[in-house]
Amino acid sequence: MINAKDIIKSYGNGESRFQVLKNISLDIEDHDFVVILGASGSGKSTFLNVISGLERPDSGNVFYDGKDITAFSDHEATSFRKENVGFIFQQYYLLPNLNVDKNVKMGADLADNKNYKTVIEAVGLGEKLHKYPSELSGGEQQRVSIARALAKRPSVLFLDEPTGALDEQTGRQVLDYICKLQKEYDFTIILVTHNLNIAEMANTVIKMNSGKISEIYTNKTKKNAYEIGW
Ligand SMILES: Nc1ncnc2c1ncn2[C@@H]1O[C@H](COP(=O)(O)OP(=O)(O)OP(=O)(O)O)[C@@H](O)[C@H]1O
Repeated sequence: MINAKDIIKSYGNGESRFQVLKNISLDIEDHDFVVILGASGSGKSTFLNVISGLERPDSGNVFYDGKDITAFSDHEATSFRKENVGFIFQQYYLLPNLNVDKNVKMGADLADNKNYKTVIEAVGLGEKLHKYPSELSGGEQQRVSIARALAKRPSVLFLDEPTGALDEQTGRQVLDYICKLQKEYDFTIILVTHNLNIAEMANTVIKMNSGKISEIYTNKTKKNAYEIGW
């Protein structure tokens, strides 16, 4: 379980100091599918970075199963991220000079997972092990980055606008993979987007507005990636 408590985060100094997260508290259950929705600039990415341990809050704490990750040293925070969480961004951040197999192996090596090829199969790229990123479509590249993130078997997968650079058909396919992979590998999903349609796939929807949580609700019925609007 993740508990964020009284999170405050600002950027800038002096007169230009700007409070992006204004005292946010939130609990996230293990294995949940959470979508964080909000307009551009509402603080979604900053909140994701804080609860994933990428950035420190000015004050407040983030607990994973009771362990306060905001109290970690930089070294401890890096190890924590390596061992427990995976990240997917709008950009794929693949290494251009490594093929699919080697890109995913990089993630697998963080957890000493020798069995990482099954994840490549699971994202439908078993036939493309020896292709380089430049030889793949955008959707295929994003699926490689998903396989890389999952190869170390994280308990939480953080996604920041994962379909932002993809067309409709490819975006739906990537979301479909993410849902199927969650069933298979049982991680928690925390996905940030400004796309209201994607929220219909979530179990829990968190709405952010100007650095605060304005609403939290649970979807009674969840749609799949091919049922949502786009
Ligand atoms: N590293 C930073 N330095 C200074 N200001 C920042 C930094 N990161 C974010 N901000 C500011 O904090 C505010 C919230 O940014 P954030 O990226 O969290 O919003 P968002 O809701 O994810 O927006 P978007 O959907 O456009 O990505 C914005 O006004 C942004 O300019």
